[in-house]
Amino acid sequence: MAVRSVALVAHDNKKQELVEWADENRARFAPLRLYATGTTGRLLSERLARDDIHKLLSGPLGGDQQIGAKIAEGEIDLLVFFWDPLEPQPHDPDIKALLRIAALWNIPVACNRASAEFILSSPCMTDEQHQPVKPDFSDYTGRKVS
Ligand SMILES: O=C(CO)COP(=O)(O)O
Repeated sequence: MAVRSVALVAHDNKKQELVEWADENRARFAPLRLYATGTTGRLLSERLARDDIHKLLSGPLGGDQQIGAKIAEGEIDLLVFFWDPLEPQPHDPDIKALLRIAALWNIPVACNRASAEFILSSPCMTDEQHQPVKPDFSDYTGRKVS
């Protein structure tokens, strides 16, 4: 399965870096369906001149949770989230929840430019044969509860 859809998210101090990196990789992004939290999405739309980016709510207003829901529903194949390690965020529980759900559903996550470059240049990005393991939660969902 090649990567078809990517979620792009950045905290304020990291937005410029994300937008510059996305611009440098414009050609790679061209065939991909893009999702983003509100403000990140607005900046990306302007820089990449793309009006087809699925812009969700701003992160602190629920956007991180919306991205998380789309990951759980299998709509997003890759998360690029440049989160800020130096500034506390008011919606820290939502950020944790987004990173948790990405780990749970076994999708690749890039937390900074270096990891984003590794992932975006991976042959797995376009390899139709590559099949990430889809977790099986049947033991959990079928567990006995009294
Ligand atoms: O806060 C964010 C991620 O946690 C990003 O939200 P914005 O893109 O709306 O700034």
